Amino acid sequence: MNTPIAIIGSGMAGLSAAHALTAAGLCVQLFDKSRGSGGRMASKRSEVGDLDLGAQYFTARDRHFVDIVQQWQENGWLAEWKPALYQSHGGQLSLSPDTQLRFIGVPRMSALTRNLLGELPATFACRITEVFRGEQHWHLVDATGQSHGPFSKVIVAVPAPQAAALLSAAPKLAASVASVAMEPVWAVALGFDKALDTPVEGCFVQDSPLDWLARNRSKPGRASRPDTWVLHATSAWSRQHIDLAPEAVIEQLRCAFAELIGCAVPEADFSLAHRWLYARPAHAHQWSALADADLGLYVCGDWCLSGRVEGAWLSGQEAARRLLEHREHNS
Ligand SMILES: Cc1cc2nc3c(=O)[nH]c(=O)nc-3n(C[C@H](O)[C@H](O)[C@H](O)COP(=O)(O)OP(=O)(O)OC[C@H]3O[C@@H](n4cnc5c(N)ncnc54)[C@H](O)[C@@H]3O)c2cc1C
Ligand SMILES: NC(=O)C1=CN([C@@H]2O[C@H](COP(=O)(O)OP(=O)(O)OC[C@H]3O[C@@H](n4cnc5c(N)ncnc54)[C@H](OP(=O)(O)O)[C@@H]3O)[C@@H](O)[C@H]2O)CC=C1
Repeated sequence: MNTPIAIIGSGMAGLSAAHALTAAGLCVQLFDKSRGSGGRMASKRSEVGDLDLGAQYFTARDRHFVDIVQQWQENGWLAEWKPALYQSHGGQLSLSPDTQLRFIGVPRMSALTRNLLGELPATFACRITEVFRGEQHWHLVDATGQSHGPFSKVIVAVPAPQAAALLSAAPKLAASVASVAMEPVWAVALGFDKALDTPVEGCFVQDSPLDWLARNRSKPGRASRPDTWVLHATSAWSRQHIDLAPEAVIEQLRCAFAELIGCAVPEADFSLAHRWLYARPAHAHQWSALADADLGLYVCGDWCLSGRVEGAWLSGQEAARRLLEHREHNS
């Protein structure tokens, strides 16, 4: 049997690499520190239903990604989201329809990554803290001190600041990855028993602590009651308020929401806040994926490209492609 390939991170990039490698007949073993797959495409189960706190939707521009998105849609894992889209500039709210196709996982964003995970071998609640190479093979050590292996190669598919810490076996690679800054985002969910009196279902926001807001019930498959909303703060605001207590974040973003939405906003009947420390890369890169192929160490993630779901998928594909190419040349 093949010695398996370890993939650290079961977000879109890690799952994309896993699919490409298993399609080529190789064995993989995924590891994730969370209790499930999906990473920043996670959805939170709550008393008011599932809430997509990270990625809100995604677009497909690359033709390979367009093809796979079509397959996912045919599998019933995705739906198109067609919100009544608005924009807010300087406090002025205006309708802002466009022709862009936007996709979401159904019945929640994380359903897509759960479907992609399928039966792939995965170890959850397992934070990898060390990646080292023995004489022939790779081994991983987790936060409890347990070791995992042997593995023929390792793919690190986690946000850049977390990846850098796992790359001490390849100092040049570690230095490139450590140069990538990622920005935080505070996300807040609000629920109202009595629906808000507004036609807004999604809004791109400028000149506010907020960057984006979405109304859950406008998304296919989501509960229609209570009326729940997800608000994202800008990265600048989130950085400035990184250590603010969640209750204070909720209140400040609720006020910003009330100022721009153009209808009465009562106290929320439900609220929660989630802090994404590594939400998006500060700058776009055109790296696709990084590697020390002779060592057998590969790195991928959205931050290698556009900082979007599509970029994460493309980056995972590229890490797998480079691994397979190197393997072929050396066989
Ligand atoms: C608030 C927010 C809004 C967004 N909105 C959009 C949007 O509307 N559209 C869009 O296209 N994109 C959006 N994005 C970006 C999108 O979510 C990401 O581009 C994409 O999900 C990244 O996938 P990834 O696999 O590269 O990383 P991740 O999803 O971060 O996956 C990395 C995985 O690695 C795990 N991990 C990390 N360290 C370790 C370790 N040491 N050991 C084991 N496991 C580890 C994590 O638990 C995680 O599951 C948004 C992101 C955020 C945070
Ligand atoms: N918060 C994060 O951490 C985070 C957010 N990300 C956001 O993800 C989406 C995805 O980008 P993508 O390019 O796939 O989608 P869009 O084409 O829908 O949006 C791109 C930006 O273009 C502006 N835009 C698009 N449509 C409209 C519209 N109808 N009216 C007004 N403006 C529109 C908008 O930019 P501004 O907010 O105006 O600057 C869109 O953002 C995207 O929203 C990212 O911000 C990705 C990663 C992390």
